Amino acid sequence: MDLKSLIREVPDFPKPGISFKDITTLLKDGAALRYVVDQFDGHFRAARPDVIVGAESRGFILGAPLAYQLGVGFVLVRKPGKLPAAKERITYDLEYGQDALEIHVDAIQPGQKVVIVDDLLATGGTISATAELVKRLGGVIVGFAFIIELDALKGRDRLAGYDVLSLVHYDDEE
Ligand SMILES: O=P(O)(O)OC[C@H]1O[C@H](OP(=O)(O)OP(=O)(O)O)[C@H](O)[C@@H]1O
Ligand SMILES: Nc1ncnc2[nH]cnc12
Repeated sequence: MDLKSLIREVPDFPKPGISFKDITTLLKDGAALRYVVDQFDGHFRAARPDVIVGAESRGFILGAPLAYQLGVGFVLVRKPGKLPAAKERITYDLEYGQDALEIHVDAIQPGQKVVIVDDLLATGGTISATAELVKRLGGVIVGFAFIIELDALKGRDRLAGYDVLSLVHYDDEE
């Protein structure tokens, strides 16, 4: 399936120089949404993950149906102040700004195998922060799944040694 043709590119959003990859145009296409989740499933099912972790907010949209399809649980990594119970926090850099992420301390049991899902890999700041939270809880990361990878930003270098699945690549980004 030609996923790239379903992703809308919005120039200069959210600030000048950023070419925003808008997946809402893909998500509203039922066959494409199913294809993405099936690709993630096909790639990671054999690793028998115990839990899927998704990063707020677009990681939730893809991680939850993957977890459902695999018959495992879903864990939310959220932006600050959203999770109600005892949590672990990390601060990280974005392509356009800085943010923090949190996870409930009881969300993952030590030794559980984890696949981490997000819509897009850019600098890798979000996903490596998510990975650090998972590791702090004792989770064992078996891989990462994205729809989109912005190759020029080299986020993959921050995930060296891991199984990283990206379905669509862009190589012309600043
Ligand atoms: O690899 P990075 O440079 O960290 O960038 C990738 C992250 O940026 C976007 O999320 P955003 O922070 O815009 O949040 P949202 O999903 O809530 O819109 C995207 O969904 C990834 O999570
Ligand atoms: N260029 C981009 N498009 C969409 N989401 C992003 N997150 C970080 N960079 C992005």
